[in-house]
Amino acid sequence: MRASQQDFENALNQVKLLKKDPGNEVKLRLYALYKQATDGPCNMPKPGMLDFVNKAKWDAWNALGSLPKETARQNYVDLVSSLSSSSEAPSQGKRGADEKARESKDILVTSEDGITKITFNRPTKKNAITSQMYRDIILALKNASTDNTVMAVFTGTGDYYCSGNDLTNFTSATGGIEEAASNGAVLLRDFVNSFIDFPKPLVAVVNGPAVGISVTLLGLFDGVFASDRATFHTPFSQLGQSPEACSSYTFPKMMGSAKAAEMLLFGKKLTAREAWAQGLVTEVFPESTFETEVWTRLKTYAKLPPNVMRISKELIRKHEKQKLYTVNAEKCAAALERMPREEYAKALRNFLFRKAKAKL
Ligand SMILES: CCCC/C=C/CC(=O)SCCNC(=O)CCNC(=O)[C@H](O)C(C)(C)COP(=O)(O)OP(=O)(O)OC[C@H]1O[C@@H](n2cnc3c(N)ncnc32)[C@H](O)[C@@H]1OP(=O)(O)O
Repeated sequence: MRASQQDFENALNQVKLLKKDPGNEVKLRLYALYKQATDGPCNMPKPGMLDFVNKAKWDAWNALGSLPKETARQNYVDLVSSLSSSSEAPSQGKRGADEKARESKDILVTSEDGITKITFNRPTKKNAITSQMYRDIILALKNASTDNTVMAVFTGTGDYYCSGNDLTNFTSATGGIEEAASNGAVLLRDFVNSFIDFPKPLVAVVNGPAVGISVTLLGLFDGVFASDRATFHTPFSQLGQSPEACSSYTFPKMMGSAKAAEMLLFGKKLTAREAWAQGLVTEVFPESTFETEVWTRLKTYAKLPPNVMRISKELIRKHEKQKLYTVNAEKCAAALERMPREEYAKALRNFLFRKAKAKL
C-alpha cells in the first residue's frame, strides 16, 4: 500500500520526536527523501566545495536521481517508522540510564567542601565543548546558583584545560548552515549569560592549555589559578570568527586595548606568566604543586561567609550587568552573521582535514 499524504505528514511530525539522534547518514537520507518527495528530482545548483554541509545534502538528494515522488514519500515513511520502533525498543530502565550517562559523561559535576566542581571531561578531544556540554554547563551553573555550595570551580581532565568550541559542532547540522548558526547563536547567548548571572564566586583552575571560548570566558570569572604549563590562546581571526563571551569588553578593560588586540585580533598565545602580567590570571603555580596548593586555597576560601561573598559579588557586577548582556547579544548577532561565511568554512575545513593533509 502506498503511503498517503497524511502518512507522510505524520512521519514528519514523528521525526521531530525521535528520542535518539539517528546520526548524520540517516539524517542526510531523510533530508534527501523529503526533498525528493516534495520537490522532485534535485533542481538546486551544486554548492561550492567549501560549503560542505550543503554539499553533503545536495549530494544525498542528487543521488536519488529520478526516483518518483510517491516512492520517495513511501521510503521516507518506512525509514521514520523503522527509526521510531528502534528508538522505542529499550525498556524504560535502560533509557533512563542512557540519559543519565549522557548528561554526565563529558561534564562532571561534584559537590564537596562547599565547592561545586565542574570538570571538562573529554580528554581524548582536549576537552573541546560540544553542544550538549554547553547545555550541561548551563544546567550545572543553574543548580549551583541555588544549592548550598559556596562557590563554583571549573577545571579540565587530562593535559588540557579546554580546547574551546568543538569545531565539529555545526558541521553535522542537516537544517542548513543558517539554521545551525541561528541555533548556535542562541545557545552561545544563553551559555554566556549563565556566567554573567552566576551569583557566587566563580573560579577557574586552569590545569593546561586553554583555547577559544574557555579563555574568553575567564573575563567573567572571579579567580583564575593557572599551572605554569597552561597557555591562553584565542585564534579568532585565524578561524574567521569574532571574540565571544564579552571578551571584546572585558579584555581591553582588564589589560588595555593594545594587549587585548594582541590576543583577540592577532591570536597571540600567552604563557601563564604573560597572562598573569596582563591581569587575566590571578596566580600561577608550579605544575608539581599546582593541584595541592590550589585546592587547599579554594577550600579555605569556601569557608568564608557565603552571604557576604554573594553580596560583594553583586556589588562588583551590578553596574555592568546590563552592559555585559548587551555585549553578549551583539556578539551572538555577529556570530550568526559570520558563521555562514567562506573564511569560517575554510578554517573549519583546514582543521578537519589537517591530519589527512599532513600525511600527503
Ligand atoms: C555555540 C558556541 C560557539 C562558541 C564559539 C567559540 C569559539 C572558540 O572556542 S574558537 C576555538 C576553537 N578551538 C580551536 O581552534 C582548537 C582546535 N584544536 C587544535 O588546534 C588542536 O587540536 C590543539 C592545539 C587543541 C591540540 O593539538 P594536538 O596536536 O596536541 O592534538 P590533536 O591531535 O589536534 O587533538 C586531539 C584530538 O582532539 C580533537 N580536538 C582538539 N580540539 C578540538 C576542537 N576544538 N574541536 C574538535 N575536536 C578537537 C582533535 O581533532 C583530535 O581528535 P582525533 O584524535 O579524533 O583526530
